Amino acid sequence: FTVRPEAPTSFPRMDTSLNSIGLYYSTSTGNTETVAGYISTAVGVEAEEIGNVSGDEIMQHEAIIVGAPTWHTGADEQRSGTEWDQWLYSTLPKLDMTGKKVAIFGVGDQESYGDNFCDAAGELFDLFQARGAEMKYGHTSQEGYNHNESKAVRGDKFCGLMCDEDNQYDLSEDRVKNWVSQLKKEGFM
Ligand SMILES: Cc1cc2nc3c(=O)[nH]c(=O)nc-3n(C[C@H](O)[C@H](O)[C@H](O)COP(=O)(O)O)c2cc1C
Repeated sequence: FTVRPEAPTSFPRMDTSLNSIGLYYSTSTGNTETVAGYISTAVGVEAEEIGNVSGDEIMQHEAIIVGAPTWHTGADEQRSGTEWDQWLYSTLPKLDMTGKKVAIFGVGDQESYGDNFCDAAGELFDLFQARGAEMKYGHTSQEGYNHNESKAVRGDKFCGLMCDEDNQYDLSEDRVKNWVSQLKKEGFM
């Protein structure tokens, strides 16, 4: 057998395809962070708070997963009530997302806010699309949710993965696993 002269304390990431995926979220009370954590585990990349990253950092990735909660019920703009509100209107307009693959996730409360379930996810979708990103990845069925309306619906589907840590926290991890499998099948990663 061969002996390594010096065992490395940490291994460099060997799979370069993983390095090309970025995972960004924001949170107010931690729920979106929880879901981002499930995605992080399923994909094998670290989740980062959007408030801590520059536009340049994000642009290094070929595929980007972004997620937000909704706090500003019924708002047309700045629906998240988190760092996204700033980032989407000050940083994103300076970035050319042409050719970038972007997948969205949202976290909301379908029972208390059933007319505005995960509205901020729809705002992320529209604004990334407006910058030229490819937004066809990770759309999901509305089945299994109890909302009336959502600005995150495109056609008859959600424009990404929607999770509800207030009412369906026990479904989130499996929803994430299925969604990540879907993203792989769709060629997102
Ligand atoms: C004042 C208030 C307003 C909210 N508005 C909405 C809403 O419009 N749509 C929605 O889906 N959830 C709404 N929610 C629920 C939060 O989005 C939900 O609890 C989410 O998990 C919070 O995520 P966070 O912990 O990452 O901030 C609201 C919650 C509160 C307390």
